[in-house]
Amino acid sequence: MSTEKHFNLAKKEYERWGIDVEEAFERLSKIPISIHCWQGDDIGGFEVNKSDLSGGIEVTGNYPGKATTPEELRMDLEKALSLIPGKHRINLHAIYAETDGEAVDRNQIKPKHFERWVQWAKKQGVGLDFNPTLFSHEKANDGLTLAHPNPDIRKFWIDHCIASREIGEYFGRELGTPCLTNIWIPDGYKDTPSDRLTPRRRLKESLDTIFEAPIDENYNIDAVESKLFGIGSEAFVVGSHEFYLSYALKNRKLCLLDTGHFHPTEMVSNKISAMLLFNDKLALHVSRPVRWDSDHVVTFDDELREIALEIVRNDATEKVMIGLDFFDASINRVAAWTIGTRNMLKALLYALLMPHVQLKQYQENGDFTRRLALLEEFKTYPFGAIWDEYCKRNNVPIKEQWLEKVEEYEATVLSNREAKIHSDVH
Ligand SMILES: C[C@H](O)[C@H](O)[C@@H](O)C(=O)CO
Ligand SMILES: [Mn+2]
Repeated sequence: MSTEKHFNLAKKEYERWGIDVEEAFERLSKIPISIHCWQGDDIGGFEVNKSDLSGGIEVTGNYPGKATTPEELRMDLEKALSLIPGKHRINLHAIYAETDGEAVDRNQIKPKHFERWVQWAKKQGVGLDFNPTLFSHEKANDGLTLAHPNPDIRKFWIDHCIASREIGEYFGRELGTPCLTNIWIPDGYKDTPSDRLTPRRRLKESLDTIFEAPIDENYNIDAVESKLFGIGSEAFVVGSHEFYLSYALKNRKLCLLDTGHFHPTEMVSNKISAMLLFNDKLALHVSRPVRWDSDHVVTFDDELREIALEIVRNDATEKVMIGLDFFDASINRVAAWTIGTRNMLKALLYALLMPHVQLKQYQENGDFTRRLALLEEFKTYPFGAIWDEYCKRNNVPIKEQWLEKVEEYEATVLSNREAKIHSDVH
C-alpha cells in the first residue's frame, strides 16, 4: 500500500477522536528545533590555540569522518538538515569562531568572526543560537570561571559572556529571528565545599555585570543553564537549578533545563507546567542521560514523549524553546543529528495527535480508568503512517530511507576525510 493510502486510513482513526491531522502538520511546521553544531566535531571547535575538552563533559568514541573545518561542519549540517523535515535553527558555541589563522582569545571574539556562519544561515534559511564557551581553556583548568575567586579570571569570563551577547544580537539582527544566548559554566567542586555561599554570590555578581547592558529581545534572548554535577564537580555545582531558577525569575532571563542535569528519577517533563505558571518562556536542552549526564542521542522514549506532551497540551509551543544537546562519537555523526532531531519532531507530532480535550476532561471528572486506557491505546495508533506523510510532504526520506543517504555521504565524503588524515600523517 502507498504512503498516501496508509496515511488516509490512519487519518480517519485520529478523526474519530476529533483530531485534525492537517492542523497538527501545520502546527509542527512552526516549531523550530535548535540543532547543536557540536555533535558534528565532538565539541572541538576551530580555535587556533585549541585546548582539550574540559568542564566535566565527555565525548566518547572515535567513529571516523568527524568535521575538522568550519566548511566540513557546515556541509555535514546541510546533509543532516536535508533529512530532517521542517525549518530549524543551528546552535553555535564560541569555539566555532572563524578567525582566519589569527589567535583570538575568548574575551576578544567579535561578530565578524561569525560572518561566514551568518551568510551560510541566510542561505539555508535557518536561525542561529549561541553559547559562550566557558570550558576547554587554560583559564578554566581549575574548574572555575564566573565564580572564580581571582577577579582577573572572573573578568576574563565576564568579558567573554558580554562579547557573546553581542554576537547573539548580531545574529538576531542579521537573521530576523532572536538568538538564544545560553550561559552554561562548569564551576563547582569535586569534594564537599566549606562555603557554598561565596562562590554563588560571585556567580550572581558576574551575571549581573554580564547582563548590565540591555539588548533588544527582538535580537538576543539570554538564558542560563543549571547543572547537578559534572566530572570533577561531583559534590557541588555553583550554578544549581535553584540558583538559576531564582536568578532567571528575578532578572527576567530564561531558565534552560537540560534533561541530563537532574537526578536520574527527576523528570524535566514534570517541571514545564510548574515553571510556565511563573515564566513567560523557558528553554530546553533535550538530551538522554544514561546513568549520568552522558549526552546520548535522543531516542523516542517515554520522557521525550512526555516532554512533548507537556509542551503541546499546555499550548506552549511558542513558549518553550527546544534545543538539543547530545554528542556521540561512536556512531556516524550526521546520523546522530538526524536520529535525535527526527525523534524530537516525532515526539511533538505524537503529542499533537492526542485527544487532549477528552483526556483533560476525564481527569477533571475523576475518570482515571478512561484516562489510562486512552493514554495507553494511543501509543499504538497508526502514528507511523502520519509521520511518513509529514516527511514526504517535507521532501525528506520516509522511514529508515534517510540511512541510505547517510551511508552514501559516508562513502563519498566522510571516508575521504579519513584517507586525507592518513595521507597527511604518512
Ligand atoms: C556543550 C554544551 O554547551 C554543554 O553540553 C552544556 O550545555 C551542558 O549541558 C554541560 O553539561
Ligand atoms: Mn546542555
